[in-house]
Amino acid sequence: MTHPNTSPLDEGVRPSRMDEFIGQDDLRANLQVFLQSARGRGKAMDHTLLFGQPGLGKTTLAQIIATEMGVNLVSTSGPVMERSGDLAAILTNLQRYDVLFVDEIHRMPASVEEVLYPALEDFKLDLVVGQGPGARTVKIDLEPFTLVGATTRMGLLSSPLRDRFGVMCRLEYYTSEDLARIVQRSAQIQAIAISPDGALEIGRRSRGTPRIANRLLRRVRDFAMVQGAEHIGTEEAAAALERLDVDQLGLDMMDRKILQAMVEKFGGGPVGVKTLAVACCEEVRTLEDIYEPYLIQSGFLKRTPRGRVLTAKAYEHLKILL
Ligand SMILES: Nc1ncnc2c1ncn2[C@@H]1O[C@H](COP(=O)(O)OP(=O)(O)OP(=O)(O)O)[C@@H](O)[C@H]1O
Repeated sequence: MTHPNTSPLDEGVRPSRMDEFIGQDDLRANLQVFLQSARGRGKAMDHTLLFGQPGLGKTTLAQIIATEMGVNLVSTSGPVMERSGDLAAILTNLQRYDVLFVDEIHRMPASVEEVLYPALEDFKLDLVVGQGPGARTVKIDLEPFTLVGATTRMGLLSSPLRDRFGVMCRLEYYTSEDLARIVQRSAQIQAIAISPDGALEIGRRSRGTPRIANRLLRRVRDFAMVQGAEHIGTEEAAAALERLDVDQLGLDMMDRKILQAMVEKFGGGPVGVKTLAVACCEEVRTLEDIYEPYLIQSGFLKRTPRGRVLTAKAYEHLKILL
C-alpha cells in the first residue's frame, strides 16, 4: 500500500525481504524466528501489531511478512472501513494464510472492530442478517489469515483488540549509522554516487526516519546533479540540506517554528498541545504524531503533567540559530 506521504519513488527502494531490512535488529531477529516457526508448522503467522512513528517501516514490514510467508498482502486502513460490511467483504475474500494489513488500526470504528474479534480468534464471521426481532446471526468460516495492524498510537487501541495480537513489535527511531546504510542502499538502487560520509551526513539529519532519509537523498541528488558534482560527499550533502532548511541537528522549519513559538509566546512552557498547535498553525494530530515524538526523543521538549516544556538543549540550539 502506498502511504499518502510515500512517493512512488519510495516503492523502488522499499526492501522486500527481511535480510534487506536495515536496523531494528532485535525486532528483526524476533520476527525472523516467528516467521520460521510459522512456516515450519505450516500455519499462519500469529496476528502482529506494529507500532511506531510514521515512516519507520511498518508498511514495509507487513509486506515483508507476506513475502516471507509466500502469501498475498491485502491492505486497508482503519478509517477507510466505515461499516462492518466493509471489513466482512475483505475477510471473506482472503485466501489461506494471507496477510491482512490494517494501517492506522486505532482509527477503526468500534462497530467494525467487533466484527474482527471472532475473525481473529476462531477465523469465523458472525453476520447479522435482517433487522429487529427477525434478525439472526449466521456464522461464516473464514480462511486462516494473519492480521498485521499498524499504529502510531498504541494507547488509543482498545484493550480487547490489543489482547488479540500474539506478536507486538515496537519500531524505534533509527540510528544515524543505520540511516546511512539505508541511504547507501537506496543510492545504489537509484544509481546515485554517494560517499559513506555523504550518506552519514544525510542519515544524521533525517529525524531517525527512513522515509525522510530517502526523500532527502533524492533532493540532495537534485542539487548535486544541477551543480555538476560527480558524487555526493559530506560537503555536497551539507550544502544541499542547508538549502532544504534542514539544520545541523536535522530539525526542519516546522520543528524550529514549534521551539521558537514556545520561547516567544509561552516563555518556554508549560503549554498544552492544543494551544501550541494553534500558535503554530498546525493540526494537533500532526503535532502529536510527527513533530513532538522526535523533539521529545532528541531532548528538545519535555512532556510534564502541566504541558510541554522546552529543555536547556533547545535554548542552546535556538541561540545558535537566532
Ligand atoms: N528498515 C528499513 N530499511 C530500508 N528501508 C526502509 C526501512 N524502513 C523503511 N524503509 C523505507 O522507508 C519508506 C517508508 O517506510 P514505510 O512506508 O514502511 O513506513 P511506515 O512506518 O509504514 O509509515 P506509515 O505508518 O507512515 O505508513 C519505505 O519506502 C522504505 O523504502
